[in-house]
Amino acid sequence: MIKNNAALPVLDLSQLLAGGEAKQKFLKELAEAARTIGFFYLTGHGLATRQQDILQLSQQFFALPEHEKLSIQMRNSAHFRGYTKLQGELTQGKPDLREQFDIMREEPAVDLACDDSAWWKLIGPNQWPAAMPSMRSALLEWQENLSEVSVTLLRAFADVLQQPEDIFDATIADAPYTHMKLIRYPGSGDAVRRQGVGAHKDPGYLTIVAQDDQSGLEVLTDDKGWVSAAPIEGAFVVNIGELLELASNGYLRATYHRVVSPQTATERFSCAFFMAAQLNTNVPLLELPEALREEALGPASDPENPLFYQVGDNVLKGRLRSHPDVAAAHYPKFAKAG
Ligand SMILES: O=C(O)CCC(=O)C(=O)O
Ligand SMILES: [Fe+2]
Repeated sequence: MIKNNAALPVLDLSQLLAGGEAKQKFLKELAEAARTIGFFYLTGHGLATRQQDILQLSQQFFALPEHEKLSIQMRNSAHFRGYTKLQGELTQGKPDLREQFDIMREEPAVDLACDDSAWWKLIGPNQWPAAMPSMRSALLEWQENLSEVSVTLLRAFADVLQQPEDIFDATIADAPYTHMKLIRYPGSGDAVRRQGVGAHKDPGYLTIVAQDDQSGLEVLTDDKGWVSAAPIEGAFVVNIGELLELASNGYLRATYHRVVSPQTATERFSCAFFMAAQLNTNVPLLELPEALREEALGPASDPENPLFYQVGDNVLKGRLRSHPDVAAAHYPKFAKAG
């Protein structure tokens, strides 16, 4: 049974696009959601049918024989693309009970000089399953669809912060960094509440999650502890990442969340899309009006720490931590140091 969860607000994107009073209402709700919980449902995006198709495609992918999936395992890829088997990824040092398939922007690998930063190696081609020839175009199109929604939201966040709407545009002008995961969470088969994915904040600008009709995603609130982001049919779940929290000096909040495995033989499918600034940029710390500064609930940013804003270094750091097998195979220098 699909039910609403009053703990998280529901925003209608078509109101933003309509302009006028409807847009102002949307921006007010967005400001409140982003400042307090950092999470909201998004309806009115016009992608509900495509979302169903993508989740079905995902079910087909995970139903492939193990050897097909392992033939495109992430360990083959210096660019962190491909399949990761159950418990292959770590969150806070502990294995997550989920299997997943990661893609990023489809690009040729970069020829690196020895003094280039290691994060350039993140750029490269995806791996695709030979058994599902339609998957490439479907997922790349979905990535494009969600990039457009994200850019629209990013401009709305600029509005909320009382900045020019294009304030973030320079940080995504070459193309934003995008990363997408198809995910399957199997039932844990016992009464223990297993770590589907451990508590974490997302590192980028923002995340859009498409989920099937199984609950499991939970959000840590100030007043009610962990609350369920139970599925609402057709709606995305959107959350703010650390880059936006940082740029807004804590006005927009990056919130801890986790996924608890289904307890029985049920499985849960989701697709998470992460957008960050392009890798070769620094994210600015914005000067907010006094009234907004006073209302901020998130942590204040440390302007003395410019390294923290360097997008490529931070993305690579996160990926190396989550995928030690890729680190060992392709980044020996970092694997040893870590
Ligand atoms: O599967 C989900 O619902 C969310 C996954 C998530 O939070 C993540 O991969 O960062
Ligand atoms: Fe997340």
